[in-house]
Amino acid sequence: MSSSVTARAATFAQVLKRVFALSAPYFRSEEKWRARVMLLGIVALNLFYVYVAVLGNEWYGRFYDALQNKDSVAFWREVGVFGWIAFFNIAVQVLKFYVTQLLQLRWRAWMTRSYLSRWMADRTFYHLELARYAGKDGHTPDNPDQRIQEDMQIFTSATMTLSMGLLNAVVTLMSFIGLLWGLSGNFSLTFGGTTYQIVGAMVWVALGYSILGTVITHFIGRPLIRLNFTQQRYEADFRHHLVRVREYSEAIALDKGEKVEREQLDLRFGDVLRNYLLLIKQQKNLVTFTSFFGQAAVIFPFLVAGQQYFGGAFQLGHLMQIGSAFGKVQESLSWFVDNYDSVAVWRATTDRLTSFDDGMRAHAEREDGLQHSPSAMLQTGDLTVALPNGVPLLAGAALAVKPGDSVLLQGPSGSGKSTLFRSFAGIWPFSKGRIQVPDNVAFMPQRPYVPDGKLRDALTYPNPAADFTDDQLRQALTDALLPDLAARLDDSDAWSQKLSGGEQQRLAIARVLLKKPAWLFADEITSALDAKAESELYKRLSDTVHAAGGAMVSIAHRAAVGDFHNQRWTLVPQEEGTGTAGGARYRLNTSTAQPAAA
Ligand SMILES: Nc1ncnc2c1ncn2[C@@H]1O[C@H](COP(=O)(O)OP(=O)(O)OP(=O)(O)O)[C@@H](O)[C@H]1O
Repeated sequence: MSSSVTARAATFAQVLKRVFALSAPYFRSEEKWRARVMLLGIVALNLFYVYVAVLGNEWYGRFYDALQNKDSVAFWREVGVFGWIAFFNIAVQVLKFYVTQLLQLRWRAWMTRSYLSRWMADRTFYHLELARYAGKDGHTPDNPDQRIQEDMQIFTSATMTLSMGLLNAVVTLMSFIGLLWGLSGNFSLTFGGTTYQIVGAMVWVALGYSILGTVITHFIGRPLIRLNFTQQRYEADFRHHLVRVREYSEAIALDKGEKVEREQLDLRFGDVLRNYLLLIKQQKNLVTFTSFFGQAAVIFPFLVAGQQYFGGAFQLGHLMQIGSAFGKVQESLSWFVDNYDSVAVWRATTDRLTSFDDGMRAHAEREDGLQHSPSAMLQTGDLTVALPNGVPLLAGAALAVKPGDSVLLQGPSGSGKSTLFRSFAGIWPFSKGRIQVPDNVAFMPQRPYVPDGKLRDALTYPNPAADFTDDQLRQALTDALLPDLAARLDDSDAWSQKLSGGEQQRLAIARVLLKKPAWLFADEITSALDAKAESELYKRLSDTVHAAGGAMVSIAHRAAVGDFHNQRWTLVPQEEGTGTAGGARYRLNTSTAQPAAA
């Protein structure tokens, strides 16, 4: 065996291994019995379907013999038999279709839920994106949305269709090859003046015909696998950009960014079209060959067996039976030829799901450099805050915040203030060291997430609205200086689009006033508010956390916010080579002095 054939076989074995790894969990899941019974049922129906086809072939022989012998009694008897065969054929097809679809649906549902759970667990959805943009390519799948929504549908349906198709082909082959062998008898072929007696000649002819077809198909169709893979990625990129335009519609409209966005969209759509054209061209070649192959297969057995018939070796019924059995054997042997295109899509989808699976597994098995544990106060030990590329922003920090404290964190833009908060929250995978954080804590990001839907759900997010009374909800909105919204708790809207930046910040503050956490980490939460509203709201937040026995750490550039804090942490830039711990870009100064404007 040549090395390239061995390599190809290894790749094919690898694909099967991947398909097994992706499929097996469902058939071992809590739904395993239902899944296995359905699968067995489908296999049984497929086998029965082949059996009906064998009956059909035998019927062919009898029917054409009746026609040739002008035997009307036999003719009508066979018409009756045909009715039964047709009835079973239809019944099995319908049942097969229905049960296969049901299993596919259940499988997809289970797989989607299982992947969703893994993707949403342990902040995988966030870390995979971080790693992707940080260029860590090994395990950073693109467009997880497409993999979950589209690839799983394609994978489950293609796996079912192709595996059952293959099973059918194998069983059909086994059933008809014997039949064809028997029908072939002893063929005598005269070639170059010599007559050869060939046992089972039609079987050998079918085999040769199909092997030749398969080899040529593989040769023509091979580029389809890569083209399909790329196509799926381009389609997802194009869709992703469309979604971003929708999401940032206002900012783009204000920036008059339509032209740039249009160009970007055209660029991505251009990729889609260009690749699709290549795909079509390659498919055209494949269709040309498979059509020729299919057409030739209709006449081919008659060309081979015709001589014997004309020589009076057998009757018309026998010849027709040979034609039909040859068709079946050749069709099963050519399964690969007929399904090459589907196999290419299926393989591309398998590769995409496998890399998604690998990415999530690598994330689950990663070793965290950050030890995060609960405590009555905030404490860090030997904390290094680093960028995704490993460059340390801050190294060796030992920080402490006790109940009753209020700390204002300041520093130049981009110095790592938000990243320090991300580390406190335990979501930043690039930090190292020890962090102890109290339990009852709320982190408020610079841009709050405001889900669309009912206002009461947006207000209590991520808790269910039913956890609070209407009075509590209204009071929180009023305290957060949003009295007008208090009457609109049941209004549904796209709040992230409709509310102003300042209103969204106040809605996030209302959430905190409602839930009353003891510890609060607030990242520029009043940057869009006027000075009066800012000081009023800071006072309320400070009172809330201190009443609950906790503390507050805030990031803010405005000096006035300092009035609500009794300590200051300042990130100070380091000259290169000044010998700061770990070569970090910043050093953290702590003081109890009143803060100044950043
Ligand atoms: N996902 C990321 N991938 C790569 N770099 C990042 C990522 N997130 C943040 N950074 C970089 O980390 C640095 C610190 O960012 P961070 O948001 O913590 O700064 P900041 O001090 O809060 O800034 P600002 O005051 O402007 O909000 C910046 O240089 C930023 O570009």
